[in-house]
Amino acid sequence: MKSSTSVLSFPFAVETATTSILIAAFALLITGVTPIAVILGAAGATLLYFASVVRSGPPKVTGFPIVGAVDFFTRRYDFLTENRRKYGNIFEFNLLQHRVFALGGASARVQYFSNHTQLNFTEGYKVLFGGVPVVTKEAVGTAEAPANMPQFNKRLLALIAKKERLAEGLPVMLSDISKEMAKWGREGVMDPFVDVYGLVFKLTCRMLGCREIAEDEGKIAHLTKLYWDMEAGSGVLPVLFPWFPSQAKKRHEAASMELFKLVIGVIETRRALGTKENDAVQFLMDSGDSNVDIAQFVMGSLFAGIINTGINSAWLLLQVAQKPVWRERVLGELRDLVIRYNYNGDETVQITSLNEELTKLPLDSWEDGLPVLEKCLREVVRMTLTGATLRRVMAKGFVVDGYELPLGSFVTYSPGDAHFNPQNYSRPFDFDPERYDPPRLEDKNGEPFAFLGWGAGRHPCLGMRFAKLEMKIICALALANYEFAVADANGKVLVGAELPEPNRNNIHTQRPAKPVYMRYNKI
Ligand code: HEM
Repeated sequence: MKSSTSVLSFPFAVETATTSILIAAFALLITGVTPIAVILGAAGATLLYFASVVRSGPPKVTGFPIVGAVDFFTRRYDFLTENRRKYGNIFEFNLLQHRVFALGGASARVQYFSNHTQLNFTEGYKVLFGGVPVVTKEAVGTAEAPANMPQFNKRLLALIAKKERLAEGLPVMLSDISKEMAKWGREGVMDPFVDVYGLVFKLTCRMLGCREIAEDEGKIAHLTKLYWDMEAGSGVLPVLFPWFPSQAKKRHEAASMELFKLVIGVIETRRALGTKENDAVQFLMDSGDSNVDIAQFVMGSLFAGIINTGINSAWLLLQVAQKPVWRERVLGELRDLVIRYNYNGDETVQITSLNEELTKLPLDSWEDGLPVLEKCLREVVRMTLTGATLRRVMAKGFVVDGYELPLGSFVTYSPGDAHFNPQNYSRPFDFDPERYDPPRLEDKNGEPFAFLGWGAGRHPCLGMRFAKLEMKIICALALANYEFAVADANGKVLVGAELPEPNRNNIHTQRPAKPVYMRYNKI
């Protein structure tokens, strides 16, 4: 085993000893058998021994002095793929004092996602992610500890992963989206990466926040602005220099604090007036959580829930709405579903408002009755989830490719390594939902863990059920109401225009590399 902590491993030891003997023999040859030869031989062996101890470790990418490989923040996808191509399944880089190991390949991937004894999920993201809401104890003026991770996950599961809760929330989610889309009017131009995000904010706030914000346009707009201010704090400066009072850090902290106060305000008012609502905040209040814990939960879940769902919902609509084949298939599937569930399969029924009919469908039909939309969704997630997942080595013994990774170091694996590998997915950069159909089954027939869209191993996405429902509702209601065409900013339709590639280097949101607009007309 080789070791990045400079421990001489068995094969190396043998190799070193053999070379040392050779050097000693050579010295004997040129000097004759004298005490000098013995000293020279021993010195050669010692030198070689230490040289090999120090040199072991995977290839290392040198970055800037002191700060290290800032490319990990500024051009993450390119940085990881270029160096993976150059160095193979493992390479090392530095971010300030932190050692980071980037992994690639099937076997390292399996180890990474299956290892829970040495690798820690929370620690990885805590230090190298940034952007998560920050509320300091001093600012809050309380000694209460923020909600810990297992508690956060437990609450999240209770709120958005259980069938009863989602079924209860479904009518209001459908009604929210119908109302929001009605505001789009009969025709117009939209930027899906703004307008569709708006819908996701609304749904997330509805299911993981509180009624008072979800139903107040001004408050939702305010929350959206605060959210993007918080997100701006996940750049290279705030993550690498958390103590440095950069503009991004100040914006991040001010936004976190304001958001915190917004939620605390709602809770305090409810407690003072004794009013009750049927929403996430009420659920947490009734569960006995403190005001601080509730506010932390809401902020954390907004952060976990919005970025990915927003970006994937926008891409899903773009991909499906402007490709006639997929648009027709999805619309056909939606009509069939309505006839099956709302009219007992009576094919003679004339549907006058698909939007109206969709709002009556039960949860089961959304979850199990839309295989075409489901595979489009899976394809979009595969294509957008290409950034980096993170872990931290918290115990000895994590060995990859023959190297034991040092305690406290970070490990990163980019799902793009599996998602864009042509051994798993043919023409991996094409939008091709049929790749998931038999006999191709490309997500199952290739390497292990070839699809990582919802995570793998012990840390699967806890919001998957809710996120899929949101994406399907948004796409279905949009298609039921409008026809779309790719356009320029003025609404001029760009006939035959290809969709731009996503900017894969953005750490969180894979928006298109150049702006893309959609012209829409009411059906
Ligand atoms: C399209 C939308 C989404 C995608 C593609 C997505 C993807 C993922 C992935 C790949 C992971 C695993 C990360 C890793 O292994 O390092 C993950 C974890 C997680 N996701 Fe999602 N996610 C989405 C939406 C959501 C939503 C809506 C929520 C909740 C509001 C959520 C909450 C979480 C949480 C809490 C974890 C960490 C689980 C743990 O601690 O073990 N996600 N997600």
